[in-house]
Amino acid sequence: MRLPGRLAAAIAVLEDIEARKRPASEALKGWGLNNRFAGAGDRAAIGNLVYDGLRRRASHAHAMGEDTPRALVLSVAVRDWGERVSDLNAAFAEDRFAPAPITEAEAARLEAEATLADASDAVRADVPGWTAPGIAANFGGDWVAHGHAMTARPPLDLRVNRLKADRERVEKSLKRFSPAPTGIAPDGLRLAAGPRDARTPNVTADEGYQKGWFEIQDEGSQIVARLVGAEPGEQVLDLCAGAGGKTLAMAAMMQNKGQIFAYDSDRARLAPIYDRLKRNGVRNAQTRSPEPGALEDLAGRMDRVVIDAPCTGTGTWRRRPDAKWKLAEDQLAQRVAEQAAILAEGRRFVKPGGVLAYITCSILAAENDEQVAAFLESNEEFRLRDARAAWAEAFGEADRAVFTPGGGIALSPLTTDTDGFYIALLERKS
Ligand SMILES: C[S@@+](CC[C@H](N)C(=O)[O-])C[C@H]1O[C@@H](n2cnc3c(N)ncnc32)[C@H](O)[C@@H]1O
Repeated sequence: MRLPGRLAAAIAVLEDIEARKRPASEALKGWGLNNRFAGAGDRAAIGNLVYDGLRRRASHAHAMGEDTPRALVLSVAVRDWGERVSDLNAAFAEDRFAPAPITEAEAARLEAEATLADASDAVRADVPGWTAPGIAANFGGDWVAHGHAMTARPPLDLRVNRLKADRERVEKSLKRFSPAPTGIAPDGLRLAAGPRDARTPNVTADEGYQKGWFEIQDEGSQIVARLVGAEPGEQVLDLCAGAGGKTLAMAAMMQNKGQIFAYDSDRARLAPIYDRLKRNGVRNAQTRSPEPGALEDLAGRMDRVVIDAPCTGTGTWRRRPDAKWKLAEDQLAQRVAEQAAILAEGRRFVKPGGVLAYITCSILAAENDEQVAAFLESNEEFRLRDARAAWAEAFGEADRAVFTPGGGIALSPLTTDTDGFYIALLERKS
């Protein structure tokens, strides 16, 4: 397929996402199944057009004066991919799979210097209007820049598994992808996102992955796992362990000493953890399935309880930009209620002097500082641990994170060059 056909396909996929309210990944998969002539390169290019468009949907729509799949894809081709309107129209004329020719009105919009001077803050940040106050409360004055940074293509980050390998060995194994050390997390390696139709490398096919030398994990997730501060020999409960991303990272930091109890209320989400623990060579983690009383023996005994809470996922909008425009206020309210309930459940496992680490991949204050403030208000036996001190202890003085007014740490593509994350450390006094 040539570019015109790929643009037409991206428009069709965006129309499908809208019409059937499907996730982008599903619509792209569906398109691939119905168009088996398309190769892997075509599918990657179409995916990139769709995701690039969704990442900056509001600002593209503002520049084009309309929020349609066609306007979005043409705007991406010209503004983000550097195509010229005259070249596109010439190519369209020679390709029977091309979209309809670019009209004069469209050309005028595409060639005008894009200006967001008259746009709202939410459009400049490329976020849904209703989320703006929550993002502003999370990041403070330069929240628009944080939102905007969330529109870039994300890199692929890996965590070197110290239980089995070192950075050098993994770098060598993945040399063909040119990995570079991440900026903050000491065990991170990064494969930068490519431009235009670049494909994401399939690192899971690498021998090193099969042998457990590394895991795929965003640097932000690695950073918060390290900020939990789990040390060799400690007793740790990972109460929302899911597929085990934090459990695996903490097991390596604990050098396989002590004990991690990995629990999740959803059996299916926990299922991949068994293979991952094995592949990673983890010997200090045991899973607890969601049975009544499954955690009773742990009450009041844990040095650390990690709550990597279910959340809106707003911090991962770079990776799932379709979710950005689908998120609704009632979903946020539901997540906030779930988080409060899990915090109330998790506190009883912390021993006096122990720490409850509350983590989200959200950039909304309601799920972060506000949630923590509500918890502290009704749980006087807990107090905040100094976030700056925790950061300095984990990563030295280079303080690139945002320290939130409520005592937490917020990560963002703008400051830490990671997905958006939040962590607050709550210490049990007595
Ligand atoms: C953000 S995900 C966890 C990701 C995981 N920690 C990782 O690093 O890969 C949140 C998890 O919380 C789980 N969850 C939701 N409600 C829960 C509850 N009441 N108790 C325990 N786990 C819960 C969900 O099933 C989901 O797997």
